[in-house]
Amino acid sequence: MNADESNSGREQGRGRQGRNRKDTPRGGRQAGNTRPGPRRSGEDPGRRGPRRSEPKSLVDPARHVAWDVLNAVRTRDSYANLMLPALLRERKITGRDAAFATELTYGTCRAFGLLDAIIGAAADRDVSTIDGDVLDVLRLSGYQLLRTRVAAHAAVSTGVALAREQSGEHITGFVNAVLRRISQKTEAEWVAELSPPDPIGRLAFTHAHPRWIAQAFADALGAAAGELADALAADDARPVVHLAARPGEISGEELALITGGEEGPYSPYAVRLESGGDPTGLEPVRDGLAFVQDEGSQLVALAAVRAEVDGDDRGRWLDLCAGPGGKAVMMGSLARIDGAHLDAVEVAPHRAKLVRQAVDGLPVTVHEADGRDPNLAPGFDRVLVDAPCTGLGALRRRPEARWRRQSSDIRELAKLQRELLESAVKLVRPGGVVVYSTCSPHLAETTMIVAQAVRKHTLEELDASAILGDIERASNGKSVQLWPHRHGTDAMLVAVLKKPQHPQQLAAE
Ligand SMILES: C[S@@+](CC[C@H](N)C(=O)[O-])C[C@H]1O[C@@H](n2cnc3c(N)ncnc32)[C@H](O)[C@@H]1O
Repeated sequence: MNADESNSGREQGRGRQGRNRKDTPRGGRQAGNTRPGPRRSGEDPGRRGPRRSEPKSLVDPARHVAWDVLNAVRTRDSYANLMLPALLRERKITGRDAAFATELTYGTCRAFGLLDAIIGAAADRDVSTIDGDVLDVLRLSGYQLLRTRVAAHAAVSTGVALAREQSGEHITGFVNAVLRRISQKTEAEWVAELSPPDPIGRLAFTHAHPRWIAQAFADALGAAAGELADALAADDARPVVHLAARPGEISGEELALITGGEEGPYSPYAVRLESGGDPTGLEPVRDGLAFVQDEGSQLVALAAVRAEVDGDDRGRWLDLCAGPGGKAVMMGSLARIDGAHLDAVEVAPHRAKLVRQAVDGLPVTVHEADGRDPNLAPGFDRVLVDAPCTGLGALRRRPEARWRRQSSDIRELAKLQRELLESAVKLVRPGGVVVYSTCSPHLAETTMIVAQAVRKHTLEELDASAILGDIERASNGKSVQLWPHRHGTDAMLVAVLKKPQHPQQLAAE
C-alpha cells in the first residue's frame, strides 16, 4: 500500500466517524480513547500525509508528523524518540521543518499531564471523555499556545484544520472553542489556577511531571531538596547530545575539534554537541570512532575500570546487564588497551544481538543469559551491574516515559536489582570491585539496594567521587548521584563496592 492509498482509507474512516457528532462541548458524551489500544485496521500512522489528488492540506508536514507520533504513542504505546526520526526520514522532512516537528512532538509528549489538565479545564469536561484523535490535536495545539512562540492564530487555525482532516467538519467548532479558551491565559496563569496547593504537587504540575516522580527526586536530593525546581526544569528541557570518543581510537579533544562540540567536563572521552541535530551523520560516528553516549554512562564504565582492586588486576572483567552495549563498548575499548577481557551478559536475545554488533572487534565475549545465574566461573576482578530500572534519570530522552511509568513498577525492579547485585557479589573475587549503577535516582533503586548489599556481604563502599575526579557525592553514602541540572548528564547513580578479602566476612552469603 502506498501513502496515498493508506491515507485514502483513513479519510473514508474519518468521514464515517465524522457523522457521529460526538464532541460538542458538554454535548453527547462518548468514552474517549485516551489509553493505548489497537488501531483500526487499514490505518498506519507511519504512512499518513495529504493525498496528492486532494486540495493541498492546510496543515504543514511538521504538524502532521507530530500528530501521527502523538497518536501512535497514545494508541500503540510507540516510543516517540524511535518513531519520529524514522518518520522524518521516510517523509524527507529536514532542516527547520524537522526541528519544528521534533520540538512539537517531544515537547507535547513531555507536557501531557499539564496539557490534559488545561484542556480539561478549557473544555469543561474530563479529557477521558474527549475522542482520542481530537485530544491529540488539542494537546499538539495547546502545547504551541502555551509553550512555544507560535502565534496563537496559527496554533488555533492549524489545530482546527488538523481536526477537520482527522475527525471531520463536525468537530471543528469544539476544537476552535477549546483552543481559544486555552489561548486566553498564559501557561503561568493556568498553572496558578489549576496546580495543587502542596509544594511538591505544585512543582510537579508546573514542570509537567507526575507527582510521585517529583517526590522521588525530592527524596533523592535529600538535604538539597531546594533544588527540586531546577531538577524538574532540567528534566523538562531538550537534552544535549553527548558523544563518546572510542578509547584507543580518538581522543575527546580530537573529537571535539572535528565535530565542533565541547569537551565534557567529567569524562576524558565526552564531547557535548550543543548545536543539536542528528549525530549519526557525523563523520567520526559513521566511521566508528565515536558513538552517542551520555557522559554519565561513560562515567559508570570508567568507574568500573578505574576503581582500585586489591592485588593485581588479572583482566577478567564482567558487564552483567550489557544490552544494548554502550558501556560494554567503553569497557571493551579500555580492556583492549589494558590487555583485559570483558564478558558481557544480556538476557534479552535482541539486545544481546545489539551488544554483539556494538562490541565487534573488541576483546568481549557476549553471553545471552540471565545475569542472576549466568553460568560463568567466579573470580572476576571487576563487575558492572548497570541494572534494569525505571529510567527516571533519563526522562529527558524519552519524552512520554514519565507518563507511562508507575510507582508500582519499582517493587519488581528492586527485587531484580537486588538479585543481580547479589549475583555480582558472588562472581567477583575477594578484593575485586562491583560497580552498581542505575539510570534512576529513586532511593528504592539506588541507596536502598546498595545499603542492603553492603550490610549483607560486609562490602566496603569506595568513594565513587574520588574515583571519578571529585564529582560531589550523593547526600548519603559514598556513591555519586549525577543530575541533569547539576552535571548536564542523565541522573545516574554510581556506587563502587569492594568485596572483602577474607571469606569469613562473607558469612551471610
Ligand atoms: C540499563 S540497561 C543496560 C544498559 C547497558 N549497560 C548499556 O550501557 O548499553 C539494563 C539491561 O539489563 C537487561 N536485563 C534485564 N534483566 C536481566 C537479567 N536478569 N540478566 C541480564 N540482563 C538483564 C535488560 O534487557 C537491559 O538490556
